[in-house]
Amino acid sequence: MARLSVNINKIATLRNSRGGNNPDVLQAALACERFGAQGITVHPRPDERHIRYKDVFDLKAHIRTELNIEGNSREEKFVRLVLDTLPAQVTLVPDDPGQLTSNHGWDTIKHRDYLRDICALFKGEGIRVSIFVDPDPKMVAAAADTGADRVELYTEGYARAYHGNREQAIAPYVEAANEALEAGLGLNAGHDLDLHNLRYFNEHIPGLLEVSIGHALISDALYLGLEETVKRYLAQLTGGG
Ligand SMILES: CC(=O)[C@@H](O)[C@H](O)COP(=O)(O)O
Ligand SMILES: NCC(=O)COP(=O)(O)O
Repeated sequence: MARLSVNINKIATLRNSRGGNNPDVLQAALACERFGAQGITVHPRPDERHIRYKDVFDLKAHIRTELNIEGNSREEKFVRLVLDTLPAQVTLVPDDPGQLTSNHGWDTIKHRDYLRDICALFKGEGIRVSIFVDPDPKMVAAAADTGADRVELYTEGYARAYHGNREQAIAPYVEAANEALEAGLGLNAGHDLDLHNLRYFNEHIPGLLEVSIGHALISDALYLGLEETVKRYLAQLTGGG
């Protein structure tokens, strides 16, 4: 069964808008865990516009489920943060510093040597490494050659196309997932997954281990409350609800 890792970036966005500690990022993470989430994801960005580096230390010290830190390992500060906090998983995302949000996966062919080195560094510290990739079998196959444990499929394309033609939207992801399974890579997915498109994705992607969901989930919680929201997302993954 695919596990739900709640991305709490948007809790930090709200907190930072007023300069105090409301809402409290750590308390929100602990609440997600109480409501059944199996992991917490953060994606600290160099300008700390949402998750701050200090948040990551607090989270690592107190949460009981897996911490997944996403970000650009070309930033020295990010590498230091990961090595200092030792999360269960690091997800390598090739973002530029000023990017609004993630919008592409790694070119694992072009950057194979770099990715090999950085995977070895993190894996040497016992951290599971996942590489964020577009749903392209060639990128998945080359990711297997870097020593990574998993790939995370970038799902914005699926989410955008879902309402028009979901069979067509899911097709490249099924192909990429099969390639990952063949190559012996674990499979994660994320970006713009929501209560409409998650169940279908989960039901059609072979071997899906984890989804990380933030923007839609935290937005839904404004209407439904965090407990009900986490439960509804979990139900999409278990066939319930
Ligand atoms: C890698 C990925 O798809 C997510 O981490 C997403 O980029 C969230 O980051 P923001 O919350 O900064 O948009
Ligand atoms: N890795 C994807 C993630 O953590 C959350 O992305 P989104 O749900 O905020 O688009």
